[in-house]
Amino acid sequence: MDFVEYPDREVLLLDLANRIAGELRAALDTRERVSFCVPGGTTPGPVFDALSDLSIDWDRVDVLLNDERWVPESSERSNTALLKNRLLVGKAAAARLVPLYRDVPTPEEGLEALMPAVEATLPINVLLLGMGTDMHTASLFPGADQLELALSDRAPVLLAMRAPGVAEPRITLSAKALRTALCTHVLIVGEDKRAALEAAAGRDPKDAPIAAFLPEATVHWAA
Ligand SMILES: O=C(O)[C@H](O)[C@@H](O)[C@H](O)[C@H](O)COP(=O)(O)O
Repeated sequence: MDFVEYPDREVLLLDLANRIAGELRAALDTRERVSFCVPGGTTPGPVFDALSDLSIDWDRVDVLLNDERWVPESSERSNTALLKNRLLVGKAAAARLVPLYRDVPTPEEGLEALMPAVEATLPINVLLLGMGTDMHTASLFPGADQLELALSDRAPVLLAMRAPGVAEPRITLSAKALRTALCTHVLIVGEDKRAALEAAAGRDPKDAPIAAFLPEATVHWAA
């Protein structure tokens, strides 16, 4: 694991946005389309704002979420709405969004229709992950109903996921799909997340799911 500590969040977001832009541009030099897989939640918005202003051949970039809460875009908890409002604007409006949500009652009913387009984005060129203080990433929560399958070699690309204390059903890329990434970054801020990250390193991913990604990841942190 590579751990990068920044003097403040502003420096972090600008530096990380530039680094990701460099990786996307380098990938675009050698292939027609590239994929960029991103977290939802509250932390990545400022990185999305910075990235959306950078010059990249966005019309050749497929953007997809790590995971989605099974709520319509009108919900303030929709990660898709976050992407549309914060990343897929400005220069990045030209990127193609690969959806992780359909207007059907459950993720199980939406999975199959969503799967082929997600599969077509693999291997992921650039992966950005978030993390909760419970050490979950994407919707790979400790104690989640399908965590074992999602962490296994026989995992499908997408799974429905339910976990104790998690408000709504989720859909998530499996660890196997996420681990196809050629570049992996983890974005965390605050002392509590740093402590959780340090506690997760080297642990069994069943207890600390972020641990499945740390050996190949660069972690970006500011207080
Ligand atoms: O839909 C989600 O919730 C995310 O994709 C999730 O994995 C997120 O990255 C972490 O929960 C951290 O969330 P915060 O940035 O809000 O702390």
